[in-house]
Amino acid sequence: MSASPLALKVADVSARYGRAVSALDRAALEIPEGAVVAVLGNNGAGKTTLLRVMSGTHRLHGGEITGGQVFVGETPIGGLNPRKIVAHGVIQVPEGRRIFSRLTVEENLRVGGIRTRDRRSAAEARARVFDLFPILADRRHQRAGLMSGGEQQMLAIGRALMASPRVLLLDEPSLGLAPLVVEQIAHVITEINRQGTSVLLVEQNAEVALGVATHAYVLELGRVVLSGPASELRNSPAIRQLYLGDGAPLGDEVADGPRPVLAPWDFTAAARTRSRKAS
Ligand SMILES: Nc1ncnc2c1ncn2[C@@H]1O[C@H](COP(=O)(O)OP(=O)(O)OP(=O)(O)O)[C@@H](O)[C@H]1O
Repeated sequence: MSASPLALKVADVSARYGRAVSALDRAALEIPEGAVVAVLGNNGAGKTTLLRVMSGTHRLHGGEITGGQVFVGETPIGGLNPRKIVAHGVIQVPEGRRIFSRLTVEENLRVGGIRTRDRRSAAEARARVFDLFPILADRRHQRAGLMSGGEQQMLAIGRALMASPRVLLLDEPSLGLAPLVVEQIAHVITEINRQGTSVLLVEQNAEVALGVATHAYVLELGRVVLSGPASELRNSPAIRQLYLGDGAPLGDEVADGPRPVLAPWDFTAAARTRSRKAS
């Protein structure tokens, strides 16, 4: 067992849709407490499925976990229904920012905090959201569907934060947004993390993901083919090649099995270094 505290761990999870489609093949990933972990990969690599098995929503899409386990802290949550997983503090911002377009900004946030029984905690969570996204405070009475794509993404993240998550799962938050808005979202993810929430970020935009993340994983055909500190991956020729579009898939470079191009990162040692720096 790892000595560094983990917010969430995916331990050799395999998943499929129906009988024919294998989406994850013994995928393994760790989110240390307080980290921002990015998952990169091309279309169909299994990124969304990985998020779904963490949030328990895979079944809603016809998916099934066929092996392995997901842990929040030490607690196994693989296969629990999404409501129970939310109760463990794992909250997903779904792809495509599914906000309630007919409701106002304020009403959307209220829905996000619906499980927060204590009114003071709900008020604190709302103040935190308005602090992170002042535009949501300005537009609190506006119908959400009338806002821009970037504002809707902010609302989707804000709504998830209303549940005071231990782990926030973000699926392609930069998708379809203008560069300036992407920059704002990236800044906010860093700030959310600085305030104590662990984050898992699925992104096709490697530049954004590796700029925000502390650690990163690369998925290919449902397998982790590369992992390490984001700063190292950013400088890796393999990553540069892959995401500049002219390289061979990493799986071709890796003879058989998910052998990382970089040495696997020692999260435990890194956590020790961090806590030494902090003290
Ligand atoms: N609901 C579904 N039913 C059947 N097959 C699915 C379903 N969702 C995903 N798949 C398949 O599972 C595999 C992994 O898909 P997944 O969406 O997890 O990848 P991804 O990396 O998120 O890709 P993208 O960036 O295109 O969303 C693909 O082969 C995909 O076609």
